[in-house]
Amino acid sequence: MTQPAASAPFAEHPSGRAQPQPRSEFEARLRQIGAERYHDLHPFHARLHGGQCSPDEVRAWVINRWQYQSRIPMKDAAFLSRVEDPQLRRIWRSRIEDHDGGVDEGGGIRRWLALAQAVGLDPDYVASGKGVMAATRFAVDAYVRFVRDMPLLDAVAASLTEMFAPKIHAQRIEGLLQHYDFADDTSLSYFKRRLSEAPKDVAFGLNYVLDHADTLEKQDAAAAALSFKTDVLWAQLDALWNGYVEGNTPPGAWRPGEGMARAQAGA
Ligand SMILES: O=C(O)c1cc(C(=O)O)c2c(n1)C(=O)C(=O)c1cc(C(=O)O)[nH]c1-2
Repeated sequence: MTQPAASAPFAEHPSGRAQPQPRSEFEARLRQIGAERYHDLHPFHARLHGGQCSPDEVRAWVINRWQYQSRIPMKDAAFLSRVEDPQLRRIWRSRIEDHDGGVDEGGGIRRWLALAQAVGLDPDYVASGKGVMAATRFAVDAYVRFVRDMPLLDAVAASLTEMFAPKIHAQRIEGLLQHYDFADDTSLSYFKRRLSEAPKDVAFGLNYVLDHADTLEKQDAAAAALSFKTDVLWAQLDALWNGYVEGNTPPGAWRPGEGMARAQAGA
């Protein structure tokens, strides 16, 4: 007599329909995606955190990552625009508040621009998005569109790369402080703040996904969404490496010397 297979993803139910993975196994599957695919494994991060980046490579990273920072609250607004449940909206909107903040104190966006200033860039230039590489824009836009168009469960699952972010933020704070003169409490305030902001988002997002992915199909889709998001992050660093470490700077992208704060430009 054939017994149902023990391995959960393919376990057969008497109904003949494949059963979802148990909660803990599904969570382990999501975490494994991070272990294998998160951008902490990208060589650009080793270079940045290890102090091998030139000042212009750091600037290129700050300029291009601005695209991600600036689009995060927009993708969260796209998410909110699709949510009918006031309680879910109430919880999710804190993500926008974290990044935008109030008029006086600002939020993550303003803290990112403080980093831009610290590395010698004109914050207005960075905020204009002018020097961002096309590949970076394409990757980030793909994320915003994904969240706008795909099922809410997949959109939440895509945000779960944040489960892996605190580790890289802590590594970054330590590495930058050790290796670069511009690094101090003000310039790194973005990352310091994320250490306390992200855990609430992660706890909520993970529980939401574990609760709502109640079929194997939904679990597969959520895992695929998380993989897609790791691709979004990885592709940005590939573009950065090619453009500024290899020196194949694409047309229209920032060139060293452009967009500098006036004092540093020697004007
Ligand atoms: O520095 C990083 O490596 C990193 C990664 C990620 C991520 O994993 O998507 C986020 C952040 N930082 C971050 O600061 C942040 O606010 C954030 C929001 C989100 C999201 O998908 O909603 N990811 C991330």
